[in-house]
Amino acid sequence: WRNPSCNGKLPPGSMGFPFLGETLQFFSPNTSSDIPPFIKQRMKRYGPIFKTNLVGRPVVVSTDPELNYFIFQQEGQVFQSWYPDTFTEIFGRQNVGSLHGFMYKYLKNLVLNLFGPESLKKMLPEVEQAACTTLEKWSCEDSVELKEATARMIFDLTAKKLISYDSTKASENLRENFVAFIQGLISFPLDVPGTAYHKCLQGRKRAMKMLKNMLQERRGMQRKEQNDFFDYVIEELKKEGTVLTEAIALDLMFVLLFASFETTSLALTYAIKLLSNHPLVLKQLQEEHEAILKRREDPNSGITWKEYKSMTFTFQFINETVRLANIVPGIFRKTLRDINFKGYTIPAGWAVMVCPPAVHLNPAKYQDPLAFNPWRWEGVELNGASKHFMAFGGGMRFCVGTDFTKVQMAIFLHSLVTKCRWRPVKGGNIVRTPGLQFPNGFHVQIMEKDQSKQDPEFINTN
Ligand code: HEM
Repeated sequence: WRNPSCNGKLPPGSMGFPFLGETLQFFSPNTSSDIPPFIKQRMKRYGPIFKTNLVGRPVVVSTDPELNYFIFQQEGQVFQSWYPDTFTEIFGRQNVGSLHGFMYKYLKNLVLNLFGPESLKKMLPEVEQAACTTLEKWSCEDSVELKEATARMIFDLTAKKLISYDSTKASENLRENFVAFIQGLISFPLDVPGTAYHKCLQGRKRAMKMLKNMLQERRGMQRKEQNDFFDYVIEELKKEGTVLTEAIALDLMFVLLFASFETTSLALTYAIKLLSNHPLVLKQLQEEHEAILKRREDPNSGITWKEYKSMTFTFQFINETVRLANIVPGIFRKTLRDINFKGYTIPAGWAVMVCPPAVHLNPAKYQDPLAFNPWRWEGVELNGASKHFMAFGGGMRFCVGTDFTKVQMAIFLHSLVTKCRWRPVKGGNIVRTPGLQFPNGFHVQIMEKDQSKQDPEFINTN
């Protein structure tokens, strides 16, 4: 256990206890935004590349920029996407199987079609409408829990876009099944009634059943306009020699709905928390958005693509938010053959974990790394990934939802800072396990600007 076989020199590190490895230390909760203590201590003791054992698997953790780069560039050649076995169970075999090789490319193109610039351009009015309606609704309530409420807004929008699902008209709540699914996602994999893991699998099962029913219903319909994911899938399934199957399409649907609403709602909630504590950032953000409104010839028109593209400070703000949020604390791969790197050998079949928090909080690259400073992105390329920025991954598997997330965040922030004031009511503290969580939510009171002018407790500059 302690000395795994290797045709060379393994990186330094500890394999922990038999079976458990260092899994418990890795998942142990902490409340800071710094590099997770598990990683930080080992970096200090062993250097930037070290070995460990997580969820029953030998893993090499990389906090080394060159090794990270190598891992992202060699995707499919030397490394392959890999997530723990419980994830395979949970996300469906079709998904995991189909995320490699030929099928993978096909699916990626399909998703890029749905969330590429052309689709996003058309989506702007819908996203703005959703943000405005949501804010209006929130301003009638005494307090809104932002994590849950933004998740609802984003889920409804994504589900409408992907499968024309309308939560107000549906008999069963699709989102609730996803919530049960997420709550047990990182839990001990014991599938007996009552456990979080069991609820997670049940949530997935029910959501999949709903999606399957919807797809089947749709197959029997004649639709005038073909504009969502189901329309696309039905067309593809009709083609002769297609590689797509109904099972693959449904698994992919599930992953897209999951990936979109959990990540973006965390990012938005974290963004509003940061904004509440940084009045100068809020001021500049507000100035950028007020200026857009002032320049507009027709005051009744919505945000145009050109206006969206001009939101430079907003994009700096979003990058800085996701740098500090570290929503994805580890990116996993499996080695396909022995790899020699900087004098160490990583044996074939081992897992490697790239650790974005160690990259994003590296004091050699980010001055005062824990400070929230969107201006540090001035003049820096804001799209894509680099050796020092990988909140959305890197290389071939770079997140296909990045632009979709940015559209949703930027448009929501636009409506928030131009139309509303808000004040934190309670919660807002974070825990990392090691994924970001708001254990008590983040409750805020929101008011339309003119209603709250007299109240100095409300945040917003003018
Ligand atoms: C703040 C929001 C988001 C963050 C931080 C995020 C982060 C990431 C990261 C780090 C990866 C790379 C995983 C890897 O290399 O193994 C990834 C991949 C992916 N993301 Fe996102 N994501 C976000 C939003 C979204 C959204 C809105 C969607 C849905 C449209 C989405 C769909 C995907 C998919 C399908 C992949 C797999 C791509 C592939 O394997 O090529 N993500 N994301």
